[in-house]
Amino acid sequence: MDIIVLKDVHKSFGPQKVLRGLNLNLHKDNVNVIIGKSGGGKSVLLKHIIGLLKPDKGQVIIDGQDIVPLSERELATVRQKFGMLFQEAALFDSLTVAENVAFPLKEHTKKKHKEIMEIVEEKLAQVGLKGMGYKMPSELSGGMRKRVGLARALALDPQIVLFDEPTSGLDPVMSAAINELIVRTKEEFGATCVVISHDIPATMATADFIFMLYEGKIIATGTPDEIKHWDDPVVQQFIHGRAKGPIRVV
Ligand SMILES: Nc1ncnc2c1ncn2[C@@H]1O[C@H](COP(=O)(O)OP(=O)(O)OP(=O)(O)O)[C@@H](O)[C@H]1O
Repeated sequence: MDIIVLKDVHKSFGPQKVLRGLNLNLHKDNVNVIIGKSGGGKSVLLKHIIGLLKPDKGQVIIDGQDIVPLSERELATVRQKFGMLFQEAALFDSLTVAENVAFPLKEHTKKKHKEIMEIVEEKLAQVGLKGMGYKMPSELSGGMRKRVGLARALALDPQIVLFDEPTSGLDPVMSAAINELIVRTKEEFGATCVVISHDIPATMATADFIFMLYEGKIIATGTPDEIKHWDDPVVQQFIHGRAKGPIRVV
């Protein structure tokens, strides 16, 4: 079943047409990776999926429900299906690691402090940060901060976890660890993962399905193997990182 479906989505900012009749079907319980050039509209697409932006035209169907007509209050309920790991982990620097992970539980549940702290410990252990709850974010490495971000994203046991460029700025070993975490998020937590990535080797290693965004549309959809052999010079140029080809470098 497709948990996220976008139908003929159009979005412009002034004269700039960012999404131009985009169709996308993301598969439940899989790692779905969206690739595409910088400034191509991947973040804009992600914002449509969580209802932070509304399309000029088209449907955004989450778990069977078109979220485009929903009010802010109704959207807040839909957003509880999502966990989100932002690019820079977006931790609250004045709160401890444990308080960061506890934050969504305090905001969105009526659970007691003791129960919240048990969940926090469990989530931290699951991302390899057992006993680190007392630390401040500034005391952590970039990879550890991402893992705290992931523990926070998983705190409410979301059905869907969104990862916005999860390995940007990390060394290769830390990137590999984060990629493993994405696969574990699917396998152990049973979540559907939606990943935005520039990292082609990581995408090939972790994705069940890859979607390539180009000029406001999804121009290729397939397994890593299918995308590797996709018969389109745009896709081939992108996945091989060639400077020359049909993709214009602006
Ligand atoms: N709120 C907004 N108002 C005006 N223009 C916007 C807005 N949000 C995004 N854009 C424009 O839409 C285009 C696509 O931006 P977006 O951030 O989605 O690209 P991206 O594919 O995520 O890029 P990157 O990989 O570099 O993060 C950009 O030209 C950006 O300037």
